[in-house]
Amino acid sequence: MTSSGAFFISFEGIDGAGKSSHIEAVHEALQQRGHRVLLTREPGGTELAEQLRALFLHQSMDALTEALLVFAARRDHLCQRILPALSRGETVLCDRFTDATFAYQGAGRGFDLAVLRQLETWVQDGRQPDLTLWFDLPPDVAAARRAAARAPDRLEREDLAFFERVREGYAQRFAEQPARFARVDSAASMDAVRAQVLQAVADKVG
Ligand SMILES: Nc1ncnc2c1ncn2[C@@H]1O[C@H](COP(=O)(O)OP(=O)(O)O)[C@@H](O)[C@H]1O
Ligand SMILES: Cc1cn([C@H]2C[C@H](O)[C@@H](COP(=O)(O)OP(=O)(O)O)O2)c(=O)[nH]c1=O
Repeated sequence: MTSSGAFFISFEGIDGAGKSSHIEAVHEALQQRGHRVLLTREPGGTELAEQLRALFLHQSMDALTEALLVFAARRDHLCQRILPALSRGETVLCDRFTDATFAYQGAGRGFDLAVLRQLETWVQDGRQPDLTLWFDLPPDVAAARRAAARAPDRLEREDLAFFERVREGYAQRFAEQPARFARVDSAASMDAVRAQVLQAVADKVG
């Protein structure tokens, strides 16, 4: 938490885990409790970072290029939007942050975690979310939900083995920094997931 009482909350999980379905409920709950809220996403959140997102989602590239692009987008997003919002006392809800890079580029692509840690240090200068909601569910369930909902983008066309590794990457980050994370059993019903999410936010934000 910042000195002004604002919170930085990230939403994570494999594609189709249910982040987008629940971020709005958190937004509304916090607004009802009087918080001013910035709702944003990664890669993205600024004009430059949204342009990098479009390249990232639609062009083929190697894992180092992926990592450099998402960290470049993150740097702009942090400097231009997230840190200023937190210093104004706003609570920031961010659909994905650096755990996604460790899960997708690190565990999914097999890219060097030591390099990612170095980039994380340079780009974030120690800044981490106060709370990370990890929407966890088996990749086959997520794939079925995605298939029913939308056409896949470049990452979503990866196979189940890729998403198993990504899920394992999230589990690894959870094990390393348990105090920051709340694991949500995303295989449950919509209502049950929403209840878990709102409880985890209330536990942290009060
Ligand atoms: N708990 C749930 N039970 C059943 N379907 C769900 C649940 N959560 C999300 N879905 C559905 O799964 C699909 C993917 O959810 P979404 O929120 O877009 O995931 P993400 O943003 O994590 O990729 C959507 O069609 C959504 O309605
Ligand atoms: C932030 C981030 C996202 N990603 C990937 C995960 C997703 O497949 C994709 C975009 O995330 P997301 O916004 O969740 O996609 P959607 O709009 O389809 O719900 O980018 C990375 O590979 N590394 C990262 O660091």
